[in-house]
Amino acid sequence: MNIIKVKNDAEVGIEAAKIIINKVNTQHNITLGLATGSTPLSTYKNLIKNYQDKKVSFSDVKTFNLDEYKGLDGNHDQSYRYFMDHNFFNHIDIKKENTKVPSGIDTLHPEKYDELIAQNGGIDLQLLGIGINGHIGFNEPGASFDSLTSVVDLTPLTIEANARFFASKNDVPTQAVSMGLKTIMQAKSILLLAIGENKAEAVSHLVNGQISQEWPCTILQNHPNVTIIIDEAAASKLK
Ligand SMILES: N[C@@H]1[C@@H](O)[C@H](O)[C@@H](COP(=O)(O)O)O[C@@H]1O
Repeated sequence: MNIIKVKNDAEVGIEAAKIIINKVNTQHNITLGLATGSTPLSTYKNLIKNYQDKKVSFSDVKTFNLDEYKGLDGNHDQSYRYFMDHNFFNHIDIKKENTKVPSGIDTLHPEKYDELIAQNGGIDLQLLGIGINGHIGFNEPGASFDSLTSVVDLTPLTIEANARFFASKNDVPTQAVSMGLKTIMQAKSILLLAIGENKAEAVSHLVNGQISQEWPCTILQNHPNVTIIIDEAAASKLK
């Protein structure tokens, strides 16, 4: 695991954008796996700035997002489709039809998302955040390492952590559609970002912990090409 330690959120965004831009500029028709949450916001900001400065184009890039809340359609301002459109896609030259987010409404056959990813040749670079309980995507503690895209239950801790984006805790969906851990592990390379002290415990499990379903992030220790970019606070519990 390649660990890049930087000072703060702003520097995480700069370093992550550099890696993504380098990949997009060297690999034609690249497929990116993308993430939501507050963590990748500084990365998307930097990618938009570099696009505006003509340092990168996304015109032949395809993207697959990790997850979506069950029950929210793309017009809901807390849906991950809305998040991606407003924080990234609407500001770059990507073709909207090349951006995929699992449907939170049509959830009968979530495994079709894996088929779609495979038909596109797989994900070249998967961007990830991390939950305070070590979840990646919405794969909560106990999730099977063999899971593909499916409908998953959110833990009370995750609902609590994400309530800050909703009017009230009761408005947070209790389920989501998420790429599985196996789906994520099939990506050719992985770039995980973590910012802030509340991620320090999860980061220490990710890097030094025993591989176990209790900390879903630990599965990444088995992946041959993982880079993590963390700020000082998120790195504070590393040995
Ligand atoms: N499903 C998302 C994850 O993909 C994200 O990595 C995580 C952390 O979010 P944040 O970056 O806001 O801390 O929580 C959410 O629940």
